[in-house]
Amino acid sequence: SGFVSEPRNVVRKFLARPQHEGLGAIVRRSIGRFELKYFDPFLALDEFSVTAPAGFPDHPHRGFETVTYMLQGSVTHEDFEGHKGTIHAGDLQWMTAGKGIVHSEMPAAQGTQKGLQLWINLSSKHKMIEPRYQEMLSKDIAEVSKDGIKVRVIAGEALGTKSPIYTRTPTMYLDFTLKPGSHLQQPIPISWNAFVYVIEGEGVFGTSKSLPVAAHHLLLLGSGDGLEAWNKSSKPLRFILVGGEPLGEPLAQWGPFVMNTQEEINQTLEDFDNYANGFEKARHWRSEAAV
Ligand SMILES: Nc1ccc(F)c(C(=O)c2c[nH]c3ncc(Cl)cc23)c1F
Ligand SMILES: [Fe+3]
Repeated sequence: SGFVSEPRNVVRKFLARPQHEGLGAIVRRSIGRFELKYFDPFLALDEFSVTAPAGFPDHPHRGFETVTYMLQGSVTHEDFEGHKGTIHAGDLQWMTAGKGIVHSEMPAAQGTQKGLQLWINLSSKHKMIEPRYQEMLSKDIAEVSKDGIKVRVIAGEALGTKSPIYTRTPTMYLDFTLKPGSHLQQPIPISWNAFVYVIEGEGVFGTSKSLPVAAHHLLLLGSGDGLEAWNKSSKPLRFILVGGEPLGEPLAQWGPFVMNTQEEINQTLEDFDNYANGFEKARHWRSEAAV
């Protein structure tokens, strides 16, 4: 894999514990919890688990992007513009909310649906852009294998393969599976903030002498030009490596509204209450899923 001259160390480690979110859904929130409110440009990373009739009924977003990556089962999303779709295991939905989206995200099948949802902040100049979706089926996501390492390139580049996803806030998002005994070196732009979230198995990150890290842990990476990881266990190791260029702007957040100043939040709340300035269609729209 790529060459790393100054591997990033693990500077903080968090276990994401289950909490309630939405209507009866369970999320393991790592970024976005009180000890790690914001990791510029990332607002939240939720590992969600939802079984019908629970879900995430009608709710708004403004000022950032949500990236939903299904791990198991399927979720149907529909928004106030009539945009509707179902994402299945391995599929991706990159939603740029911009000036405003109202949508629902509900289980599309029986049983437990699992996935990851990452919230990426937008710069002040992009917060009020037209909403936009980039959706990819699992079969269309670039997948490359080499020396016991399989990577699905959600955004950015790995093992010489690039994703077609346009990342308005420059972002890399790589889904790695390492066979037992394999060793990864993945370059990361030195100015970017980066983290690892372990999905399955146990991995050694940073230096080969580090202690193994298990599933549901978030690792904040320090400075350097890349990540080194080892699978010293007897089972597959699966994790995501996410990095992004920090925005370096003030943050004013009220739940799903993410702006730069309190005044802009107040204006957003007014827009939402008055169905104005991007929320016009929220006046008469209810999702079919709405009970
Ligand atoms: N504001 C706010 C308040 C409550 C919510 F539940 C939500 C929300 O929809 C989600 C929170 N994490 C999630 N992970 C996965 C999926 Cl599919 C949806 C969500 C939200 F946006
Ligand atoms: Fe949402």
